[in-house]
Amino acid sequence: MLSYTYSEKSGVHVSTPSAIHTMGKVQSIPKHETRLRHIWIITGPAGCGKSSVADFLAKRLNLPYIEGDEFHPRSNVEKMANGIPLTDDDRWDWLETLRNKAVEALESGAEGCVVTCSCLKRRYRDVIRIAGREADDVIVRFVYLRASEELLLKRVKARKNHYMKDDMVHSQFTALEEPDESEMDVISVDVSGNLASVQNLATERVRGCMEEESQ
Ligand SMILES: Nc1ncnc2c1ncn2[C@@H]1O[C@H](COP(=O)(O)OP(=O)(O)O)[C@@H](O)[C@H]1O
Ligand SMILES: O=C(O)[C@H](O)[C@@H](O)[C@H](O)[C@H](O)COP(=O)(O)O
Repeated sequence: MLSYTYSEKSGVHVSTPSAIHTMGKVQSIPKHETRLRHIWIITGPAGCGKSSVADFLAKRLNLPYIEGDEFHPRSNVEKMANGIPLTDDDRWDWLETLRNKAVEALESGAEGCVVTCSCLKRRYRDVIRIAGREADDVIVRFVYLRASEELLLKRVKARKNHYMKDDMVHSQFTALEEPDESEMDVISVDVSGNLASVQNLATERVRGCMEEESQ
């Protein structure tokens, strides 16, 4: 079973497995022998730094990195490239694909993985959360990269070679449902600093969270 406690240090509610499922039976194991496998979902609107942070974090943690943008069907990419925001219906299959990719990474032996996915709405995050039901040692955590619309507009304008142009930023903020404190599995990171400081801050917060869980 998973139990939840609030941590002042990492700012998230942490879950600690007290048991694992083996062949349909629940077997209790000492906490210190548990190795948690994390699915770290790096979220936030276009331009918040998902790819830049995820790439850095995956290297630091030595985990595979799944770039969400690579799994959009061509129809979605064409819409976005033409400045047309995606609808819920455009997104469901994509979200499921990303969840499956993350689970497959763990099934093929990875100790965890890092995934980029804007996950703008709570119900999108809920689709991904289902991966945490795979096994008691699998934990889904969201890293929400928080920034103002104005700042992201500036960053997307300056970004080259991407189908998502600055005309899409406003619609991303219209769709955005910022995670609140009832979403206990979210680490919120302010991304107004320079890239290196944000990459380090996000990694620090993730490591802090892992440390809390191991206690
Ligand atoms: N903290 C930051 N400070 C300055 N520029 C940043 C920062 N984070 C990302 N960028 C730049 O902003 C653009 C968008 O970042 P990116 O990682 O592609 O965001 P996303 O994947 O969320 O759309 C890129 O050109 C990136 O180099
Ligand atoms: O790099 C970016 O600009 C974003 O990652 C971008 O590509 C987008 O956010 C989604 O992949 C589209 O899906 P949503 O409309 O659900 O954000």
